[in-house]
Amino acid sequence: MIQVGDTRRVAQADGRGFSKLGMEESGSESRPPVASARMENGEYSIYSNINIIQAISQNRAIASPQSHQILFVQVADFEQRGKSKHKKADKETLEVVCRLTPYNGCNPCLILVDENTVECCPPNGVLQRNGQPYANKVYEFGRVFDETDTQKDVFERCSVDLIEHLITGRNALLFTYGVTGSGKTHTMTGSSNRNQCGILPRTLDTIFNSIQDSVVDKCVFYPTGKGNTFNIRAKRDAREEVRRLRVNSEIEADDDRFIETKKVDGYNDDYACALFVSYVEIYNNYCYDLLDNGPMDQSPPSLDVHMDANQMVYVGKLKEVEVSNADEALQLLKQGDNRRKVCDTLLNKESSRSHSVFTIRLVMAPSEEEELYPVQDASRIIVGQLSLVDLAGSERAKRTLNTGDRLNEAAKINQSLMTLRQCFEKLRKNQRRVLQESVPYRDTKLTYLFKNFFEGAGKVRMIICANPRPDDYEENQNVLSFAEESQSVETKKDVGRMETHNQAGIICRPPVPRKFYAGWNHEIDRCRPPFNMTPLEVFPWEDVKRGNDDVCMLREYSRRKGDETGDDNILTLLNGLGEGLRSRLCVSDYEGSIMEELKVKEEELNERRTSDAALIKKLKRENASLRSRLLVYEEDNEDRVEMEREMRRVKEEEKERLRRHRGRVEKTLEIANGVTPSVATLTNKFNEKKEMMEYIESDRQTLRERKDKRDGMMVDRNGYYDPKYHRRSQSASRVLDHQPVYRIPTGNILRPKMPTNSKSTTNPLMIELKSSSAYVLTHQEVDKDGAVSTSLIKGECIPTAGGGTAVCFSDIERLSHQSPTKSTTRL
Ligand SMILES: Nc1ncnc2c1ncn2[C@@H]1O[C@H](COP(=O)(O)OP(=O)(O)OP(=O)(O)O)[C@@H](O)[C@H]1O
Repeated sequence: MIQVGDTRRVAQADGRGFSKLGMEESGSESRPPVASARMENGEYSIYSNINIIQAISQNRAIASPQSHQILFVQVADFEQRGKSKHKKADKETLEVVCRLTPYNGCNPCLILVDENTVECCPPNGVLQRNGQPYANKVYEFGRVFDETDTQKDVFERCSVDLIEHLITGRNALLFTYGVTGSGKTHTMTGSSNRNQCGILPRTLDTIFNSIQDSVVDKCVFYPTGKGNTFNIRAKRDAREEVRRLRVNSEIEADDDRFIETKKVDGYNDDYACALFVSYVEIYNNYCYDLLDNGPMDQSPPSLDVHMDANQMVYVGKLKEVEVSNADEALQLLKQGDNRRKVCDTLLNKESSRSHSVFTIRLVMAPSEEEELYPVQDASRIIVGQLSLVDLAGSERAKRTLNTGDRLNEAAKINQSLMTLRQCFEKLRKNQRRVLQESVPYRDTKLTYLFKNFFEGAGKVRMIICANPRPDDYEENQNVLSFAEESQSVETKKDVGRMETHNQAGIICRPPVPRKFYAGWNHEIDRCRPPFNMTPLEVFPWEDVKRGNDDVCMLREYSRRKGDETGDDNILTLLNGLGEGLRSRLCVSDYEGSIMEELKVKEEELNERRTSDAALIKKLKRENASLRSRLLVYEEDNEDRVEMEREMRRVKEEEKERLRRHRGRVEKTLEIANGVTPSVATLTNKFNEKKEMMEYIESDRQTLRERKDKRDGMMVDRNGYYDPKYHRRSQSASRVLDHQPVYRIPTGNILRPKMPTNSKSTTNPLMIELKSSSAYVLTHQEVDKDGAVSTSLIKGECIPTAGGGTAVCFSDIERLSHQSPTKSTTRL
């Protein structure tokens, strides 16, 4: 039978230049496998496995025949390597995704074109070594993320399918690559909150969500310490080991951390499993165990990298810690991170100075039927491995201005990254050529550790992190070119070694959860028929319903029937029927238990619904009362607003009153403080006023007399005047001064003096005549010498019987100009 290790050896051989593989069993399984190769002439020779690998690496034929397990390698297909469709189907290429760091500055040197393409644009003034400007370049990847993509998006795209690989017993490698400060650690680890939580913590949660019910107690599986192999302890040994090591699975979980709830399908729950983690740091090309418990201030011993008998690389003496939940694994991750070498550089406050490799190994073996425990057969153990690698960033000394240790670290980082690039380059060349060149994996510890994934089977994915700031342009361009070329590196497709339900063989149980089946099975086997069997002919078929007793009854019935007839076939047939019924009963009981659970849940829900309804009613009442109180408050508020408005108005009025009062006071004070006018001035003013009053009074007197006279005339002349229509106000003794539209300026010294209440107009209206007692018309004439004479034609306004007003001219005053040289003429 082909074992896992043998398959790897075959794959190794295949990777060195052979194509069609076959394996025969010819002896005990413990004997070393031996290979045979058919040469180009079609003959087969038999070689030991070691010899064949030597021969392959030296590209020559060898002869060292032996005879146990035989591996056929057809050399005739050698020339066809890389051309055959069948072979290509076995391969898959390295996948590259790119993530751009958020950048808010101007002139980003990387621009997202679409979700697969990024454009690299040279910043102004950056020239190539030959003085020519750089051209814009477009790069295509499996996916390009920018600042709008969250940590969750990156996790789902980059890690979920690798978890599927892991839980189905396959290998996968995920690593971040990029310039320093471009977000590699952020992408891989991040921090514990929801938005920042990176790939690694989310991956651990998702793995445990997916295998939760199949994880066995600690110390059941254990690493043998010989290469990459695991073994299984007997139950009692496992319990003793737990006691001896005082395994404590009670750990202090970080309550604030974000927990990923995603679950991946694909795990075969007929398998029992255990999860082991290890954490390695490669610093200055030395390997250190980050889970070492030694004192923090002392550097742990450096570890060697070896290759086991299956040609698989492993780190010697590395601690692999078994974890039962994600919290335990994360605590180890945190412990390791505290030991990891990180430094403050010009380009990153927390720059990783080493490459870190966090490896998760899921060890699985088919479980016993009754209990979740792996069957004691180490050959059926399957190991899936997922390595999550955070590479240190490449950096240019002229940008970081590092010196001393930092400069040395940077040189080692750059050197290991350069070796990685050279390995990729060689792998790509080998894919195209018949003549294979050796790949320099062994040049650095990092590439040596990666060897398994490129030479063996496993999915490899690289996340390129790049910061779009213009200063990173040249380094980014370098990284992106390398990444784009790497996409053609081929790795062997890992098809997995996990058996399906039927293949697992030992498990043939109804499709119910393992825990339920184990309990149910145990219970039913303990049942004994609680009755005496009735004669076969009166077997109570119609009473057979469902339940454990019926199964026993059927079994007993079939046994007796078999005994009676001596027909073993009937017994076998009926036993089969009994098993079928048993299986159906199990399903039915399982469904019954689910129904019971659902009923309980339904009752709980009903209770909750009733209490919720009461709560809703209460809340509605409270709501109504709150509404009415709100209305009252609103009304009160309106009144208050109105009152406030009124108060403001009163205040304004008071202010205005005060302002006027203050004005008066100020005026009074001004007068009080001012110079007192002399008695003579006051006397003059008084006389002036008195004269004016006398004049007005005499004027009024004349008018009154004239009016009386007129009234008399009007009374005499019947129908001429009717006082009923001619009521005039007491103040209507004014003079209407009718001026010409264009008055010739005369420059008069003497001016006609009009009473103060006269009204001047150029176009007298009826209403104005009616309200006036006297009328003065100003008329101007110019003689041939240019002298202006102004006539003031005076008249009285007399109301007519029809309601109009007549003007009765009574006097003319003339103001004339005369040249002194002209003889006097009488006017
Ligand atoms: N996508 C992102 N979103 C938010 N912040 C980011 C993102 N990428 C990087 N950062 C921030 O940029 C800074 C540098 O990132 P980080 O330390 O992950 O870089 P690095 O590539 O690991 O650097 P080095 O190679 O020097 O270790 C950190 O403060 C990190 O939080």
